[in-house]
Amino acid sequence: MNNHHWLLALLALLLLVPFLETRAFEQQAPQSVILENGFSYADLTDKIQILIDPQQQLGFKAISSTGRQRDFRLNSGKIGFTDAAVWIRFSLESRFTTKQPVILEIDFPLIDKIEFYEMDGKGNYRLRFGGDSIPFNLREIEFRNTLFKIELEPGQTATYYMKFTSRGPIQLPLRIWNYQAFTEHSTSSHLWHGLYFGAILMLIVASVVGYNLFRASFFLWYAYYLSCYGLLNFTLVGFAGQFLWPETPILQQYATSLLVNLVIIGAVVFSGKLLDIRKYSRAYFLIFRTLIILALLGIAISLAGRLEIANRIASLSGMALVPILISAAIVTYRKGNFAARYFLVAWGVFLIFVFISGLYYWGMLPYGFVTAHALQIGSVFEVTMLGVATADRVRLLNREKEEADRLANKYLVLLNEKLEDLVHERTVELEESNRKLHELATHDSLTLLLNHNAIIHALESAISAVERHRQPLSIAMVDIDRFKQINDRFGHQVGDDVLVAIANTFTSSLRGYDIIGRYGGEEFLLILPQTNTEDAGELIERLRQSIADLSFTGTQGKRVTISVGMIAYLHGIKIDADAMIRCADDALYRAKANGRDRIEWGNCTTILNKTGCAGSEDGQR
Ligand SMILES: Nc1nc2c(ncn2[C@@H]2O[C@H](COP(=O)(O)OP(=O)(O)OP(=O)(O)O)[C@@H](O)[C@H]2O)c(=O)[nH]1
Repeated sequence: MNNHHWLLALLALLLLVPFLETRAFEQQAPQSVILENGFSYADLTDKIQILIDPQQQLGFKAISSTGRQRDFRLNSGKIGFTDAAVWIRFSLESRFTTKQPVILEIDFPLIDKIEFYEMDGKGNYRLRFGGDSIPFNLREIEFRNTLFKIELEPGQTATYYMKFTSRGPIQLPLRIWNYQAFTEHSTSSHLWHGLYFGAILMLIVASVVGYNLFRASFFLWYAYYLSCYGLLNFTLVGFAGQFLWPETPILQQYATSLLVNLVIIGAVVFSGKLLDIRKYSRAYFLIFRTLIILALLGIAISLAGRLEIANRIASLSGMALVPILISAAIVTYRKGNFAARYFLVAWGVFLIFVFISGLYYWGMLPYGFVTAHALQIGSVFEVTMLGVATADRVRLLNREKEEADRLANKYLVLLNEKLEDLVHERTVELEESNRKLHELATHDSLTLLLNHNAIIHALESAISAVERHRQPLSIAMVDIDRFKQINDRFGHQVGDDVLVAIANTFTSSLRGYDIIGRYGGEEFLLILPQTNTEDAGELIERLRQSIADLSFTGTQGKRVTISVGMIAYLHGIKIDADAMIRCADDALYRAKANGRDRIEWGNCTTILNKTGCAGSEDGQR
C-alpha cells in the first residue's frame, strides 16, 4: 500500500530493471473500472494511461482532444524523477443502482502539484487541485494523501484526466475507494503507522539511554540516524505535512530533500563508528567520507533551492548506500570485526524486504500485509537489528576492556611479585649492610673483639643483668707487658700480630658467655658474668698462663706476658661500669707495679669511701 518510500523503491527499481523493460509502455485499449453495488476498493495502477509532456506545454484542451488520445499509453505508474508534466487518464463506469460518491486516492503524498479534470458529459470540465504544495487545511479532504471525491450517476461512464508535476519523484498508485472501505483502511493504516513510529521512538529513547549508560558515541549517532529516518518516513507518508507544517507546504519539499541527506549522513557515520571502519578498511573509510560529502553537497544544493538536483544526488547516494554498507560489513567481518554480524543481518534482511517491496510495486507479488508493508517491516527489522548490533558492539568493547583489565591485573600481580622480591632482596642487603655497619661500629678492626665503646656498653648491660638476678660478676683489665719494646724491636706489624694472637687466645680460652673487648691500644677488658671471685681468679690465671706459653713467629722466641687487674661486683653497693673499670685499672696498676705477669684484685667497697680503689689482701695472687 505504501509506495511513498520512493528512495527505496528506486533501489528496488534498480534491482528489477531487467524485468521492467518489457512491461513499460505497452499500448492497450482504455479499460474502464467498473463500480457496482458491494464495491469497496479498486487499484487503478494497471488501468491508468499516461502521456508525458516533456516541455510542460500542453493544456487540458490539447490533451483531451481526440488527436492526442493515441498518445496515451498504459503504464503502471512508475515515473521517478522528471521535469516533464505527467498526464494520465482513466475511466470509471458506474453500475450502482443509486448515485454514490467514491474516493480517488493518490497514495504518494510527495507530488508537488496535482490537477484533476472531471468531464461533465456536455464537453465541460471541472478542475480541482491537490498535491503537497497546497496547505493541508485547504485540501478538499484533509488527509495525508491527496483525495478527490467523485460522484457518478447510475450507468454513467466517465473519463478523468490528471496532470502531475513535481520536483521530486512521481509515483502514481491510484485507488478508488468506497467511503466506508476507505475509512476502515485509513483507520488500520493509522494503527500500523502508529506502531511503526512508536517502535522508532522507543529505539531512539533506548539509544539515548544506551549513550547515558555506556558513553559510546555510536549510540548518539544511532539516535540521530533513527530520528532523521523516522522523520523522513513521517514526511514520506504525509504525516509531517498533516501535523508538522500543515500551513507551510513549501517545507514539505525541502524537508524530504534535506532529510534524505541527513539520513545518509547518520547511516554512514553510525555504520562507520559501529564497524570501526577507519581501523578495518581505509578504502571503505574513504567511500564513507565521499558519501558524507555528497550528502552535505545535497543539503547545500537543497538550501540553495535546487531541489530537483539535490533530490537526484540523494537518490543516487541512497541507492548506493545499502550495497556499500553491506559490502563494508562483509569486509570488516572478514577482517575480524564480529560486531559486523548483526549489522550485516540488519541491512541484508532490509534489502530482502526492499526486494519484496519492489516485486509488489511492479505487480509481481500480490497484495498482502507483508508485501504491502514490506519496506516498513524491513526497516523496523533493520533498525531493531542495528540496535542489537549496537548492544553487541558494546558487549564486545566490554569484553575487550575486561581482557585488557585481566592482562593489566596479571602484569600488576607480576610487577608486585617482582617488587616484593626486589624489596626482600634489598631488605636482606640492607640488613647485611646494617649488620656490617653495626659490626664496624662495635668491633675493633684488628682483633675483631668488641671496641672500647661497645665493651663499656656491654659492661653496663652485664651490671644491670646481674643486679636484677643477684648473680656474681667479675671483670678483668688486661694489659700486655712491655709491649712498646715488641713494637720497637720487631716492628709495628709484629706488634699487631701479637695483639691478634692474644685476642684469639682470649676467645678460645674463655667461655661462650664471657665478653671480651679491646679497651685501648694493648689493653683488654674481660667481663665474666655469673662468675664468682674464686672461679674468675682461676679462669684468668689459666689464661695468663696460656698467654705466657704462647710462642710468636716474629718475636725470635721472646715470650709475651700480661698483667691483670680484677674486680668482682658486690651486690648492695651501687657501682657503675666506670667505677668498676677505674677500680680494675687500679688493680692493674698495682699488678704492673708489683712486677708484671700477674693478677691483682681490687675491692669495690673502697670506691664508695674514697675515689680510688685499694687492693684487698686476700684478693692478691
Ligand atoms: N703494634 C701496635 N702497637 C700498638 C697498638 N696500640 C698501641 N700500641 C703500642 O703499645 C705500646 C704501649 O706502650 P706503653 O704504654 O709504654 O706500655 P708498655 O710498653 O706495654 O709497658 P707497660 O705497660 O708498662 O708494661 C705503645 O708503644 C703503642 O704504640 C697497636 O694497635 N698495634
